[in-house]
Amino acid sequence: MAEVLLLQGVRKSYGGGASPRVEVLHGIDMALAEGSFAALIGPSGSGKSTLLNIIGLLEPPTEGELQLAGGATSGLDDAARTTLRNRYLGFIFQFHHLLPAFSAEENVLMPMLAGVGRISRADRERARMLLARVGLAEHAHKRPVQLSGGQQQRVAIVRALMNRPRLVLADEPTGNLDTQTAAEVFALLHELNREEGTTFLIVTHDPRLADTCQQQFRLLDGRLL
Ligand SMILES: Nc1ncnc2c1ncn2[C@@H]1O[C@H](COP(=O)(O)OP(=O)(O)OP(=O)(O)O)[C@@H](O)[C@H]1O
Repeated sequence: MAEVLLLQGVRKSYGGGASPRVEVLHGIDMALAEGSFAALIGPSGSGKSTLLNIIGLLEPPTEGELQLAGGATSGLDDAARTTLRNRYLGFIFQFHHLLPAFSAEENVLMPMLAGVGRISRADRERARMLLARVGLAEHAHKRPVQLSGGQQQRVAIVRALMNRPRLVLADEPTGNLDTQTAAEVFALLHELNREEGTTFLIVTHDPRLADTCQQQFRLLDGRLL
């Protein structure tokens, strides 16, 4: 199967000059096949967020190569990285960052408005289809404050899936939810993975949720075990 993500010898250091240089990632090799559902686990400070930021093209590696959907990403300027990010990637965070003044449906459509500058009929239909798919058809007009934590996170999941990303990066997507709601949201991610063929890479501290993933990447002190 084709790889949606390939990392070869990825290193990341911070500091240098006056401050001491700290190497956070020490040569990461990693491949993710299209359609896979993978967990990224490891203790606090092991480098999970740093690795996710590099894969998300939010910051460049200090050394090494990262390929996204078969294309190399080293040497690209910020504009080219943003284009790739918008085309291929979706993001889900622990805190959903929904805009409080807008409805669930408007929040889901906001990236389209910000990106292309207009909302097409197809976008609106996809938003409604996905909101219905995650059980929120009756809640599409509500503002975030009128929704439960689990419902808010489901809105954020729909927002991440709107542009049919090849790879969704999720940083502790259930970290802010109670155990039962977390399991439900995680099960929903599994279903969307199967139905939409979207590849997921999910940072989680919950070993039971990680155990439901086909693949586990385990980081320790900036190295994959
Ligand atoms: N901008 C930065 N400058 C200097 N050091 C940094 C920077 N970003 C991260 N680090 C260091 O890199 C290490 C890994 O941090 P990172 O946030 O990636 O870990 P993590 O595994 O995501 O931790 P957690 O589970 O607590 O979120 C930490 O020691 C952190 O202090």
